[in-house]
Amino acid sequence: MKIAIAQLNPTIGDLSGNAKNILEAARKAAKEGVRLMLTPELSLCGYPPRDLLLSSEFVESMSKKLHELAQQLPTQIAVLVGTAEPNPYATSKGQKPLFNGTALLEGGKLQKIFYKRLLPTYDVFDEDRYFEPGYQTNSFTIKSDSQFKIHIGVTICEDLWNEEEFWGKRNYEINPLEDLAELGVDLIVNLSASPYTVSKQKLREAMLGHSASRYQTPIIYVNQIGGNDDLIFDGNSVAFNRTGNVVCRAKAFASDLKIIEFDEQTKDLLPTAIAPLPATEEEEIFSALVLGVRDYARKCGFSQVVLGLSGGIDSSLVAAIAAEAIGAENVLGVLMPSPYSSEHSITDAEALVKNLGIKSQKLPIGDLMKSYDRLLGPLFAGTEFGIAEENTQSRIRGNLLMAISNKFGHLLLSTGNKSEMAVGYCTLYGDMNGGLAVIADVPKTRVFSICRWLNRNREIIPNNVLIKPPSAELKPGQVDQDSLPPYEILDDILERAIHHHQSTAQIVKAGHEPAVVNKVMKLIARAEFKRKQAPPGLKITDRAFGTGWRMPIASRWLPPNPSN
Ligand SMILES: Nc1ncnc2c1ncn2[C@@H]1O[C@H](COP(=O)(O)OP(=O)(O)OC[C@H]2O[C@@H]([n+]3cccc(C(=O)O)c3)[C@H](O)[C@@H]2O)[C@@H](O)[C@H]1O
Ligand SMILES: Nc1ncnc2c1ncn2[C@@H]1O[C@H](COP(=O)(O)OP(=O)(O)OP(=O)(O)O)[C@@H](O)[C@H]1O
Ligand SMILES: NC(=O)CC[C@H](N)C(=O)O
Repeated sequence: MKIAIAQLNPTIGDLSGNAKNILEAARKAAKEGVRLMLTPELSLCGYPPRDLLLSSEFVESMSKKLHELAQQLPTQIAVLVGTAEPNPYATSKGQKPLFNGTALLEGGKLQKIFYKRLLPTYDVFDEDRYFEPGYQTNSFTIKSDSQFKIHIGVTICEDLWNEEEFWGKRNYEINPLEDLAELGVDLIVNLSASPYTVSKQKLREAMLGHSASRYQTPIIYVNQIGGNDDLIFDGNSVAFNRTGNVVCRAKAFASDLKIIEFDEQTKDLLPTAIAPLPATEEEEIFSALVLGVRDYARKCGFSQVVLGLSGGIDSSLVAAIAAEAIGAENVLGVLMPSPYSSEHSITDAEALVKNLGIKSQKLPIGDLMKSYDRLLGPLFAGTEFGIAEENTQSRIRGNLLMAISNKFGHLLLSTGNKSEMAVGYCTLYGDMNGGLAVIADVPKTRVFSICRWLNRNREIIPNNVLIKPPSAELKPGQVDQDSLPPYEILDDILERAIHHHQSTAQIVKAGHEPAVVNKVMKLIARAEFKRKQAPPGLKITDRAFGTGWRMPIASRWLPPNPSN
């Protein structure tokens, strides 16, 4: 029996567009003799629909669209479609209003609906807010063309993430996999919407391969692809035979339709095309960010972007990502030298523009700075030149970029990296201006390694950009390391504090200077007000400053000073 993996890229809330994509994939698959097609979690509305789920109109429209789709599908194919379904006991039993469901559509009708049992409510996930957990083991039987019956277990994303033997602990009381194994299903399918983080596919494959072999049951895992706000879904849908080996993998970071054969004799999946995984983490992150920018722009209706080009490494990388995402001809880089700008800030930016083939404009800001000084002079009389004057440059640039965005409808990309966002080394309403923060979850040391990877065959990021010391150039001779520890040290402290939740004492024990650790911890805490006002940033790590980061702003808590 042929089974299709439809690795789709839904747009949140575009019920008609998403249904059309499911229908097109089903028609293609049916022509290839496919009997069952699988789509990602909540494929009809896109994942995550967030508070759209609180709108009864939205949920009703989804249900209407589901029935419409059932009638349009080719009759010879059964399709599993992800949809939210009202919970009839929401009022009488005080339960959550919806189920996170998977509908089996066949023969023009909704035949059966299955409910997600394990609801992730951590990091970026908030499923307890909307959904009641399903309480039944989910399975159905399908007949192949040769009248052979196959018993299929249905799981939805998190349902497969509670394998105690793999994790060494149980995250939830129940394990839908164990229940399906007890039922003796022939095949387990998993409809997923699993956001990308660096190297997550290796973890998924280790976990799913372990489960397939442990239960001696083949597993087909179908993931969503595409960027939805801050989240990037990498696809990488994958199938395992009953010994736990990968027998099919769909593309990373692109839509795909894969067909895999379930052998009725051996009751196992037969090997088919296995798309390769990206060769390095740098390639993987670059591809993820390209998809994130492309889809954010497309899904929000932008065809062109603008950004400030300083000749520094952050804006250079963002320009390279944007050129790959939406085409060099759609990227406008603006050079805005001030009297403090170095000669190389202009020549390096010009070299980048040439290497990428993007458009550029030069808008020197010296006169505007003088106007600000003249106007503010009497008010600031008797004060020292300081942060206010430095930041004025950044804000003039931010203003000019937003004027261009307003005039031409370009999306402004902001260029701050994760190290800067962590410690607040960025200016509100200045370089933080923008609609999308492309590398806000990429630490500075990783910015360097991605740029080196980009240059593996030819120079894309001008070599001088890679070797000069990072500088905000807001006052003469300024370099980042005047204010911050070296980036290797800063990033290691940040990784320990943010990703591994290490205490200051643990970070010091790992070999860092107590005074440096203390300073970084303070800076992280104090910069919360800035991060709250930052544009959405594309998530690539397991702890980004986005929807999964929920820190108070007006807080007095600071980790204990390790020097005391
Ligand atoms: N808790 C709070 N809640 C809400 N707002 C709060 C606040 N605390 C301060 N503020 C506000 O924030 C202001 C301070 O923040 P902000 O104005 O951003 O300025 P600030 O953080 O003082 O300065 C920006 C820093 O970023 C550095 N930098 C690095 C790289 C690039 C760039 C660049 O711009 O290109 C800048 C620059 O060298 C400087 O050290 C205060 O004056 C106050 O208005
Ligand atoms: N002279 C300039 N012309 C245009 N844009 C600028 C200029 N200086 C700063 N910017 C904008 O402000 C952002 C922040 O500057 P910052 O110096 O932190 O970053 P960078 O120059 O890209 O990288 P690095 O920090 O490694 O020098 C830049 O990425 C750029 O978008
Ligand atoms: N949508 C989900 O249930 C996702 C949760 C899952 N653990 C993941 O990140 O892949």
